[in-house]
Amino acid sequence: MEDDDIDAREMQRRALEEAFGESSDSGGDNDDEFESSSSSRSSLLHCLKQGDGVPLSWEMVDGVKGLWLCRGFLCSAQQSSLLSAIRREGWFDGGCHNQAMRFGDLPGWAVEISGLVREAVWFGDTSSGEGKESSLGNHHQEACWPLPLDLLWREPLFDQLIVNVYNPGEGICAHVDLMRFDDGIAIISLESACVMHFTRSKQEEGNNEGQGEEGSLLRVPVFLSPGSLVLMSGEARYLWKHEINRKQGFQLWEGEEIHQQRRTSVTLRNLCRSPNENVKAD
Ligand SMILES: O=C(O)CCC(=O)C(=O)O
Ligand SMILES: [Fe+2]
Repeated sequence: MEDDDIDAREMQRRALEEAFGESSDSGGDNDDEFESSSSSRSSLLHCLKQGDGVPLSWEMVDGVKGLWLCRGFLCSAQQSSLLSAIRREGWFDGGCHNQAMRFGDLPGWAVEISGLVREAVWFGDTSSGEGKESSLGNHHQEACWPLPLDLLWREPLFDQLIVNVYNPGEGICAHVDLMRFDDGIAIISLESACVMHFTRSKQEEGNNEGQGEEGSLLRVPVFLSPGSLVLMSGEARYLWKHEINRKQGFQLWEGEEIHQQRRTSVTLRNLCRSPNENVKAD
């Protein structure tokens, strides 16, 4: 029990350090707007926490265990700042690419976003999720964290990045992310809103989970507004496919077709460690 208290304090210390930086790294010799100095870090964080005068809140997506949505993850100033940081990378100059991937050391802005994800999970409010109070009780029950704590405190939290740029009509077909990636995947949406659909990937014998009344596959729609963050872990990551179909007629929300514009997404994942990686060589 005492060890748990120490772990919790250590986690909090690391979260605070992550959020506000250590005093020793306040020099800021990088000219990237998204990560340039401790003061711009603070203003981004200030915006994150105070943007709309309310703390970040999480919704547990009904029916898909392990799927969480934080609608107001980035305020509009942060979204613009993130889009500028992506644009400055030059990955999409010339218009012939619509996807960029990075492994290992991520750009500073992606490291900063990872820190914000961690902070949002640690400090965010999970008590407002529809219908969850009765089933899960208080915030500090393990099932109530938007990301299991062992994943939240792995180092690094993420070491793989994909930026996707979708023109109107373009989306991504139903898939489960490759098994080479560990549990705990984050998706940040920018620009156009869209609906992402989740469908159960495998129907286990005798298990009706993920099926509708007539045994048809359940499709769970999730509205991704610009600045929102989705976290997938456990069942949501391994047992459900996700898909964005932006063909005419498929992007319906509350009975209306979403007006499509360009959409950019940032997906953060962690590569599985190979079994020998941590074995010390003699
Ligand atoms: O663009 C998105 O929102 C999702 C991207 C995705 O699922 C992937 O790259 O695996
Ligand atoms: Fe995916």
